[in-house]
Amino acid sequence: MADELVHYEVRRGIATITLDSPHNRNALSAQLRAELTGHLKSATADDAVRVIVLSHTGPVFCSGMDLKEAGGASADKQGVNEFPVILEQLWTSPKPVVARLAGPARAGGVGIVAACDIAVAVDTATFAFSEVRIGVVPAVISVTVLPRLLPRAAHELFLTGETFAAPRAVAIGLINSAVPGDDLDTEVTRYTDMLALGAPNALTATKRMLQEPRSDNLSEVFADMLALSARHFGGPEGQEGIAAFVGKRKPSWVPPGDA
Ligand SMILES: CC(C)(COP(=O)([O-])OP(=O)([O-])OC[C@H]1O[C@@H](n2cnc3c(N)ncnc32)[C@H](O)[C@@H]1OP(=O)([O-])[O-])[C@@H](O)C(=O)NCCC(=O)NCCSC(=O)C[C@@](C)(O)CC(=O)[O-]
Repeated sequence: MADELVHYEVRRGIATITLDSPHNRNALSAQLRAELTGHLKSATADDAVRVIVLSHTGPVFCSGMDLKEAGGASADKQGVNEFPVILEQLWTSPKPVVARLAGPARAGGVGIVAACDIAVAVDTATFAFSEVRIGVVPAVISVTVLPRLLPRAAHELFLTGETFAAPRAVAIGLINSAVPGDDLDTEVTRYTDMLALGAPNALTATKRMLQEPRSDNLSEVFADMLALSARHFGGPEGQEGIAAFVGKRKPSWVPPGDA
């Protein structure tokens, strides 16, 4: 059996999924995609997991689609066909996902970063939507990237394929913070600690609320949001959170799905 290309570990409510294919800069080969999908499923299904961290070994977070596998393959055999599954798993994961980048990301790898809720990178990391430079299109990743970037930035970066540095990635909202390498893990922990304080069902509902397209009818939007808010105020999680606040104690969250 081939060596594992993705590792999975759960500690204190945090599932860490680590891409470990440094020889090709964590390219999205068929094997890596299949393992990543499996681990994302496990993390989603495990009630003990509160937060997911997507990390990597080697100098690069992810170099996008595996170009050695893609070369010579016919259009219908391209791995890009399965790639939306991974982006959707990340984007719709009921648990918050934090990307930890100790190095650059390219193309599909940047799409993965954009699909995560929070992304923390070393300040030397670089990014590029390099697809057009190799004659392909950032089509699938546009689904997760576009909501994160202003249209001007997306036009510029998709069309030029230019490499941009971590501070610009922060400025356009692609990543949340860029820190010196020595501070990377502390910064990731700062986020995971904060995310673990939130009530599981409230976090899931908040993710959906942020991602679902809104109607143009403001009254309808308010009615939907009022119903969502009422369900959570009146549900066991909301009631526990309120009782804990009033009682000056820490809340004890019910298992996900019971709110
Ligand atoms: C990432 C850096 C900057 C690191 O730059 P570096 O650290 O200097 O590494 P390197 O360029 O020396 O590469 C090291 C090894 O990794 C391999 N490698 C590297 N990347 C890949 C790859 N993607 N697929 C397969 N192999 C790859 C590369 O071929 C080489 O293998 P070796 O020569 O030692 O045998 C550089 O390697 C690079 O620019 N890689 C190519 C990035 C790229 O153009 N990706 C496009 C992927 S297309 C895509 O993702 C399409 C998609 C999904 O967005 C479409 C859609 O959204 O619809």
